Amino acid sequence: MPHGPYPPELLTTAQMARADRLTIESGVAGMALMEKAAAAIAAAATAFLVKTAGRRVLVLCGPGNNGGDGYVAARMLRSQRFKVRVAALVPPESLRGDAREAASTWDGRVEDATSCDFTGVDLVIDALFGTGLARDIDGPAAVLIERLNAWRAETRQKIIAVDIPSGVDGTSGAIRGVAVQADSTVTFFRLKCGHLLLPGRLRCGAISCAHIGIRSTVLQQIAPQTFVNEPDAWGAALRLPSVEGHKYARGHAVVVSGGASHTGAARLAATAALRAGAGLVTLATPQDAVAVNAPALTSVMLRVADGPAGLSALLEDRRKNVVALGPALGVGEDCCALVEAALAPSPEPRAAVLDADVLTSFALAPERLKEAIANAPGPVVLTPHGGEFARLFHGQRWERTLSGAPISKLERTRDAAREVGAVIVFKGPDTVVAAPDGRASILPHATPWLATAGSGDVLTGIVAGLLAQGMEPFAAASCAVWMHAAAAEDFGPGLIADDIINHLPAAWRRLTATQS
Ligand SMILES: NC(=O)C1=CN([C@@H]2O[C@H](COP(=O)(O)OP(=O)(O)OC[C@H]3O[C@@H](n4cnc5c(N)ncnc54)[C@H](OP(=O)(O)O)[C@@H]3O)[C@@H](O)[C@H]2O)[C@@H](O)CC1
Ligand SMILES: Nc1ncnc2c1ncn2[C@@H]1O[C@H](COP(=O)(O)OP(=O)(O)O)[C@@H](O)[C@H]1O
Ligand SMILES: [K+]
Repeated sequence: MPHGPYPPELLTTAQMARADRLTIESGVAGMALMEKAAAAIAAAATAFLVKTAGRRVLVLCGPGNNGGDGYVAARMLRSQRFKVRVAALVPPESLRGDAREAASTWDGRVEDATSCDFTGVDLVIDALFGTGLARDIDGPAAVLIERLNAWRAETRQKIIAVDIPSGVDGTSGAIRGVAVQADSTVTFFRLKCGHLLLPGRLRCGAISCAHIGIRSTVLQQIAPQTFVNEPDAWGAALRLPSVEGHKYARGHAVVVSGGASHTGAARLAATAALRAGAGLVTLATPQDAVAVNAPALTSVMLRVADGPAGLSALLEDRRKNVVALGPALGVGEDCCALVEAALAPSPEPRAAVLDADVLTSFALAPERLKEAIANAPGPVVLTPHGGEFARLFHGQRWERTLSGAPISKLERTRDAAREVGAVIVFKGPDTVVAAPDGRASILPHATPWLATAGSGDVLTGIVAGLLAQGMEPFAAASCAVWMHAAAAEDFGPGLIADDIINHLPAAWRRLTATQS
């Protein structure tokens, strides 16, 4: 199983502060952590300066421990004979704790950051605010960050952020007033959720994660529930065909087609379900669409199923263990009735994937959907994009908590999953998957070429195909999102939805390459 570029767990800023605290309580000096953090920053800066033959570094230091990292990194870089200037938001004498001690190791001049000059600087190290950012940045600090960003845009010089670009909220990825636009970010121990959620991710540049002496055993106490969506997070749940297996052992997915003039979306989903590994896939078609669907299918089977009664009859075959519906099904009561037939209690377990028009159809009756899910004979996965999510969970209007902290896409997805009792895939450039039990994953990277008609229908099919093989639903949904992105990456620019399906084997190859 390939390992992702980052450690699997994602932390909130509060969880990271706890990891620091637990480590310090266990006898590791805070200064020792800071020295290692600063060494990682200095190494990143040195690599950049050596590559570009740059010499002049400006370190911007804030009022907390993020600033402390900056002072120590400045000392380390100067000892390597780079020309280092330090400019601070507050005088070093006003610092407290480790930050004060760190500043005392810098015996050079400290300029006032609010009036510092960027002329001739080759590299800026942003050590203004890290995980202790507690409110929106305003006043002179905001003006400084705006000046810094303007300098970068004008000169194309680079900025390395210490831990997180100043102004990005580490928990939510929101921008608190203003934020530094970094070219690279060196974070410590584990990434924070805000490194991967938009807009924060776009401010980070290339992200790297340094070990600074915090042992991963602290995670046993912190028990993080959010993960980078990479195979490390769900690989163990993957089902691969077995030597003595047969197609029925790999599950039978049913995908419901729209009417005669709306059939393509369901066919995309059905074919994707097969490529994702379902042993059999049946497209359930209304009678009026048979003539359109039949000539367009080969390995996908076709059965007539008109309306809720037709679908119920088709699903009586207990081997059909997944049903997917929504793509181009049409919005309205007929769609709701089909969903209720698909989720009707059954003696055998059967999973469901609900997407697109299904989500819009229930927007005025979310309680009705919730009830159908509660009675369903198996796990349910919903795959809304931003518009569908907003329509279905319109009760969730709040963007900030009462204390002013931003509520992230991650928390909104998690709340919605709990509320509706289903796994939710909230799609977009930073797709979040959340389960009703609180587990969540965030996709670290996906090509924007995925924003193309039918791409979501393919994702629905991949989820169905993985569920058909018996994969645990949170793992199946996360894995589907990863495979979808991996296939798109393999194809590259110019992608259309059909290409994602054709490149799923490349995603499988990546998953199975290192398996013995
Ligand atoms: N030993 C450790 O723990 C280790 C920590 N490490 C490093 O420490 C960083 C976390 O340090 P931190 O907790 O001191 O927070 P930090 O981000 O420096 O900011 C807090 C300061 O900013 C202020 N402030 C906040 N918001 C503001 C605003 N909007 N506008 C203006 N001011 C604002 C806030 O003021 P206050 O809210 O108290 O008034 C306080 O003075 C972490 O990112 C990592 O780099 C590593 O070295 C590893 C070991
Ligand atoms: N800018 C983007 N970067 C990466 N992935 C994206 C971006 N925009 C959309 N996607 C992905 O593309 C797919 C689009 O799904 P959806 O909006 O349902 O499209 P459609 O309805 O046309 O099938 C989702 O998987 C989503 O996560
Ligand atoms: K910073």
